[in-house]
Amino acid sequence: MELFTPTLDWSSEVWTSLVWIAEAWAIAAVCTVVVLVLLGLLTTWGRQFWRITGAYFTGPGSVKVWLWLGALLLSVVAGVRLDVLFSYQGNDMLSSLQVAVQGIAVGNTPVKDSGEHGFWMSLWIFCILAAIHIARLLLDLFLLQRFVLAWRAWLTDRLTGDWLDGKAYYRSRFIDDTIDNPDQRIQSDVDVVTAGYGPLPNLPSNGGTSSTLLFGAISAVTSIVSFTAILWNLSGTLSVFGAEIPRAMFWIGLVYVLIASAIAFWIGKPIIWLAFRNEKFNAAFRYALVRLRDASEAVAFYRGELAERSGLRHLFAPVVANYKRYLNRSIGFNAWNYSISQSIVPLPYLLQAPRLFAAEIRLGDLTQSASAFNGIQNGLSFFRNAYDAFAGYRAAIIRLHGLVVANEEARALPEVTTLPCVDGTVQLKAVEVRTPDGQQLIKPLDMRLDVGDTLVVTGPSGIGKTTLLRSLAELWPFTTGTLIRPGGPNETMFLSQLPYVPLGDLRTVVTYPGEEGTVDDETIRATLHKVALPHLVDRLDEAQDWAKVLSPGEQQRIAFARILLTKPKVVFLDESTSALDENLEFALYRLMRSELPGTIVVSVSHRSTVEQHHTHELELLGEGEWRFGPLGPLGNDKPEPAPA
Ligand SMILES: Nc1ncnc2c1ncn2[C@@H]1O[C@H](COP(=O)(O)OP(=O)(O)OP(=O)(O)O)[C@@H](O)[C@H]1O
Repeated sequence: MELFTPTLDWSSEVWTSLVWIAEAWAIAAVCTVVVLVLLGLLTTWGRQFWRITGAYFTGPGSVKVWLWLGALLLSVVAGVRLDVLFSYQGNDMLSSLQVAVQGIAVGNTPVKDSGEHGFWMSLWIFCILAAIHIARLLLDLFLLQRFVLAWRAWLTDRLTGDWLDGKAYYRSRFIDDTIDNPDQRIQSDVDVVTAGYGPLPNLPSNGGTSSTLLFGAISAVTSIVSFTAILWNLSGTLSVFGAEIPRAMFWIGLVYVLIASAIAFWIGKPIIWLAFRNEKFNAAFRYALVRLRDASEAVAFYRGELAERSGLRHLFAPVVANYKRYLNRSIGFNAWNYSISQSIVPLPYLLQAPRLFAAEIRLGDLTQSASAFNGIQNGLSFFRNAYDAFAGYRAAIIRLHGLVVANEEARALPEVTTLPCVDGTVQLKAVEVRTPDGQQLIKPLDMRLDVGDTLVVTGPSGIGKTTLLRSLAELWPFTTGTLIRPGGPNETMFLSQLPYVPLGDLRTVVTYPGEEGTVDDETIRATLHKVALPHLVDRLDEAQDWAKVLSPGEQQRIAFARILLTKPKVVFLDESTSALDENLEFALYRLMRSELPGTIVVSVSHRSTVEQHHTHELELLGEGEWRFGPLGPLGNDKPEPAPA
């Protein structure tokens, strides 16, 4: 009867394992980079991924990114090595027990002692391995989370910048294939893509590297290779109907899992687009809820609850219908995966037990066969199980790519050619404006306004006044011609009918679009007094949803305060006094003229009372015709209303 001998020389295992980890890391690193480059070149989603975030891995600071990735890969490889060592430790523990029991049974003390000693040794080894395992898991989670966080911050910044660049956030409404919910793509899909777990947002509870798609795949491949070597050594020859199959357990396991995976891919294929549509329908529903919240007052005045409810039901119906199909397909997919995972459990025991009974292997060899088999089957089935998760992940990549493409197309749309002027004048040269369907709104228009000139644009509703302003602000793509105007930051201002009210305190609201802190509080307070908002001077620190607090008339007075604070050389006003009474309108125009006498003012208005503040008129006559000329002397041809 043989004495117990451990499966590994544990005394030199630290060095052996370190060498193994170093070699495996180098091989895994090279193979991973090669595979990723091939995926980036050969697959659509790989190209899309690279277009979205490739700069993070090549731009300035990418050395740190690669070092971080290298550290994560090291953690993955070390994890696999630990699994391998655990399998040997498990083998030693059970085989030593078997030897000890056999020694007791035949009264052979040296055999019994060798088994007993081996058992205690294996327990000590377990303690050491377990301590390293726990430390690795925690470090792994920390490193991964910090990596994902840094990447997400970078990608969010890049995509918000890309969306805002060249007014893509506005002009993308004019492209052929408009996209839905860019806001949700930036907030949610960036999270999903950088987390890399599948369709899930990033959370520490999702797990460490081995739960992610990339490192999970690397871990799976490394496990397969490592456990294959173990299984190969433990496999014996099997005789089936007279035919001898050498290394039978290895080959049977491999064929079984490959066939199971191929069938799973076939069943799971529709899950990719079902997951995509699930997110799309949910996003549309969410957007409708947000719009209802934003327009709550208008809806409430209309008593529009019934209409809103049926609209929301209408939007939620496809969520349910699609989800049913998604669920059915997922159940079929899971049914297959669970069946495969369960039915494979007894296979190694079935194949190895006869060899144990024939005393060809020990008990520990049997259990190590099972764990090695399990390691390989887990590794191979990773790809099968991750298919579903990958489908959701790919859908997020597709959505982000859609956003990047839409931004680019929006920037490529034509716009009026804008040149900076040297003398502070505004000149329009052959500016022609059309509707999206090609109808001419304004025939080529030539015009010049000198410093201090004021122009009112008039014409019936729907004639194209606002669209002319949109064209001059480089928002409207269906336009040609040249605009020459002061080109410095905020030297030319455009104000829409209802000014935009940003989130934040009142100070931020009044000084918009200037950056916070550029104007001192005293100046802001004095300006609020001038625009007839004295009741707001003590509320600068208050953070509110000011768009809902301030009346439209107050918001329009805030717009005039912004003009006084920004001191533009040219200002375009689109119905900017429509919510004010005539006295206030008169006072604000007078204030603007006296404070900024050199500023060129262009106003769009229906009100005849606005005309008195202007020196020139551009009248839009319909069918593209227009008339441009001077008005009477400022204020002389119209009666003055009483000051406010
Ligand atoms: N995004 C758009 N897509 C298609 N047509 C548009 C779009 N925006 C405006 N139009 C059309 O362009 C024409 C001019 O609209 P615009 O808003 O410039 O008129 P307006 O003179 O400012 O009207 P109002 O005095 O009522 O504000 C209208 O027929 C309008 O329907």
